[in-house]
Amino acid sequence: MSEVSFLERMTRVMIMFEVSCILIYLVNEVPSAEGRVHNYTWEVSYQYKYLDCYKKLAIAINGITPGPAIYAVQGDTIIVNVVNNLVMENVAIHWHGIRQIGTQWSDGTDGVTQCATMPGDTFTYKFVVDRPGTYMYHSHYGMQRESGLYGIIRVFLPKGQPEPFPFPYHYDRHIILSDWYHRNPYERAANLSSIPFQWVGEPQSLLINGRGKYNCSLLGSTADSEVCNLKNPACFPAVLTVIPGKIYRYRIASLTSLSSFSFQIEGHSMTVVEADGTYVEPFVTQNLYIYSGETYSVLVKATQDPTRNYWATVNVVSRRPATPDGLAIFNYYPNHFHKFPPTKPPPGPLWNDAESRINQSLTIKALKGRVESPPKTTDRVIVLLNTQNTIDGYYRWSLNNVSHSLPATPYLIALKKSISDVFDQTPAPESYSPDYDIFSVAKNTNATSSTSIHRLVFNSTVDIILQNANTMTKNNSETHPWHLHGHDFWVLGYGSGKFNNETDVGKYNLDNPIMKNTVPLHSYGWTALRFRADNPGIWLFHCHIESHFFMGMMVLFESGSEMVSEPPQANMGCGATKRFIDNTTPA
Ligand SMILES: O=C1O[C@H]([C@@H](O)CO)C(O)=C1O
Repeated sequence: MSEVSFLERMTRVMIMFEVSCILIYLVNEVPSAEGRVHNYTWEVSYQYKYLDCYKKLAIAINGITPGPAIYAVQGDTIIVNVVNNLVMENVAIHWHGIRQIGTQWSDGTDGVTQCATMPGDTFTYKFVVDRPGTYMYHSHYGMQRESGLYGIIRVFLPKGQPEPFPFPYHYDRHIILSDWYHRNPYERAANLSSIPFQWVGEPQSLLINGRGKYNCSLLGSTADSEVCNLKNPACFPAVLTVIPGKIYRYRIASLTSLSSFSFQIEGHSMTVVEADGTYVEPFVTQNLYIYSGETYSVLVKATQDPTRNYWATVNVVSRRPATPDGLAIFNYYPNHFHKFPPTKPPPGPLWNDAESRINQSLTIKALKGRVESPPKTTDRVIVLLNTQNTIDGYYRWSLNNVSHSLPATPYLIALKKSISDVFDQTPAPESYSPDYDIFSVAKNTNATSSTSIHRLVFNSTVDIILQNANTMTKNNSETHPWHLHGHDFWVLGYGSGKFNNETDVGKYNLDNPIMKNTVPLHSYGWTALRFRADNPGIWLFHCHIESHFFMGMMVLFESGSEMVSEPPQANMGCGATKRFIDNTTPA
């Protein structure tokens, strides 16, 4: 077969694919006065996948990992019927970045807003995508996200409304970044919660749009080619095809379990225009630092030498890498998309170049005139010291020496049904001892475990100071991406060392801070946030590194939960909620 006829065939396949996508899109949509209603049924099951050439059970939605992208217009309603076909495991899906105003029961957080859905059951999520931008969804049950249960949500502006970008773009595409482990999550969770503690380690592969390449020879010469085979087309690198001269918007989402990344496209600069659904004062960069739980949109001009292809790469930053860089092919049409670029993939920045990462964090500002400014003062300041410690010999992460765990009865149901004995009613601590030395190896022998929460006055303004510190390892302080459910916050500032109330508050950016839902806390540093507690309910605020969340790195903010509607029966069935299930009527 000649290359031309192969290309023609592929073009036809791509056109057929696009036509069938449009048909699926139309079949799933019902127009309504408020916007379209998108109604999906997602069968969630385990399937063998070869995402990085290595055969591994992954969670698929309707057969695919990562799951299907959700495309919607601002104001549309999304309905997802999640059918749990995992056979032996519950499931819950969180719609990350969607504030769930009025639909708090659809936040999808096991232990907070719902009892996770049991095998064989179906749970229906329903919410409105009220703002344009780039969001994501992923499992919020145990350490299930890392099995591949995730995808992207793309919300477009209504027709005729242009994006306030420095220049228009021709095509809108997305890139899902993730990391991939070969051990299953049961083993990894057991290792984290055992004595002796066994850390999950660095991932085996980095994935771009669900594709990576594991070096199968590491398995030894006798390894079965059915288990790992580099020739398997399922693990051919992801291809980003561009037409010479055109401008592309790439919506980039990081769904890693652990890794912080630098993303770049060889020879092409990127203009950053959106972060977590908020418009950014545009800036140009060669590489984008992106932390787990963050999304960005960048504009890329396909104006380099069109006779060749280029590399798009991700490499691990902020932890000493032990994983090869992730590679995709940035393919200039009509070059063959399987043609490797003639160059070596660019190495990316040094993993420990902290200064360059902090500088990029500081560069991300809100687009003037398009983003609400923060209140100039706050009603309350909560300082959260992030430390690693042991409790009864178990490794944990704590905030102000309290490591949090989720109760068997989801908080929101407990609050609505006034069941006070299922979680700790003592308020969670809001500060730490001023003598604490953030640079010395953490001892924290007085740490405790708790299910306590922070109760906030509804509509009040709250500042959070995230304070980093040394772990239990000498000269080590880790980066933590913190994610808030149900709200966006203004990022007022970042700094190194210990936050100083006297000198640092005066340096806050109250003029054009970016609004985000996920933000990095850099090593040995602090990050200051402000948000308005204006969304009734109880909301998680946690480290988006899945193992750290599992090890207690979370707090909960409650405000106005009395305004939330009564719990639907579908959200109940676990812990003390069982007594409220009405067996006489179908759920
Ligand atoms: O929580 C963690 O534990 C390990 C290490 O600190 C102890 O093994 C690590 O790298 C983490 O991020």
